[in-house]
Amino acid sequence: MLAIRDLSKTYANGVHALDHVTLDIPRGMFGLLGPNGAGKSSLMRTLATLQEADSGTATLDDGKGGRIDILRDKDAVRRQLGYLPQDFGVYPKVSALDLLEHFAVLKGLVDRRQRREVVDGLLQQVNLWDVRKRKLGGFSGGMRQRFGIAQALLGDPRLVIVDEPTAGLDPEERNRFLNLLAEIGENVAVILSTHIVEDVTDLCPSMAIMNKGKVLLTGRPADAIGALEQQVWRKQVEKADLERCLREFTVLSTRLVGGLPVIHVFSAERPEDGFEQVAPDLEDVYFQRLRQHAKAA
Ligand SMILES: Nc1ncnc2c1ncn2[C@@H]1O[C@H](COP(=O)(O)OP(=O)(O)OP(=O)(O)O)[C@@H](O)[C@H]1O
Repeated sequence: MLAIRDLSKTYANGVHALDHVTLDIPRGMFGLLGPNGAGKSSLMRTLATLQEADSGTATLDDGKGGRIDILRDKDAVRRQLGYLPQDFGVYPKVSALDLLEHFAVLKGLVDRRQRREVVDGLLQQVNLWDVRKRKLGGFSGGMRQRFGIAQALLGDPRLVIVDEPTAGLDPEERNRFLNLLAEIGENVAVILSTHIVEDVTDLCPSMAIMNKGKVLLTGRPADAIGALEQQVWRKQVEKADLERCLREFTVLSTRLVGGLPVIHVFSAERPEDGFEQVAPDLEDVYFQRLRQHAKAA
């Protein structure tokens, strides 16, 4: 659906935000995972035609057997695109209904009846119908993000890009939001950029991990997890012993359980007595790739 080849971008301050990024993004939910500063937003903004790349290509299947050049044919991409930026702002004194209507006009829905139908349908889809006449300033974070999705879906996009949408949402709102995304992902390509690993585990049949502008891994989460099988070990350690473990082993993560650190270590063999093998999860994959990249760097 979306083919990205060797996309690079260096900002004026010398930061390589995108370093030969190559990705194939199919229909459905695609998770783009990476820590702060990985380059996720730079990639999202480039695909959303809001900033230029220095080199490389990105093309989108146009649904009619052809491909749209995202970097050159911006108007054509915008007709197929829905975008929810990281810092989506709303006019606080306007109702959800009025602002969505306004966005619909901007999107080119000029026929009044048709526009009303689309807007009403979207407000129902994102579960904001009952509060459509309330001012957006009084909306919770989750409601605001669902409104953000409604505006992204105007014009029936084939590519939907959402940039870190679940940051700051409470667990219930987050679930609700992710379920909504999953429904949308049944018909179109949805790129979900996030630093929350579970967002990807729970939802995305395919994904990529980025760090410092580079793609470290791409594929199916289940395959990436399978590749770590029998190589992740767990141990509860004394606080005083933690430093030694961090020095001697490839520690993927440290978590306090009942006040004591529990570490996950990546190793082909049992690192030492007291370690038990655990089934790897996507968080182990994520940290293993980041550690490996840091080591190589
Ligand atoms: N306009 C800009 N000018 C200079 N440097 C920038 C600019 N935008 C981003 N950067 C830098 O480029 C790198 C990648 O940033 P980007 O926002 O794409 O990462 P990210 O993965 O989305 O991180 P975050 O989760 O913090 O948004 C960072 O080092 C950032 O400081």
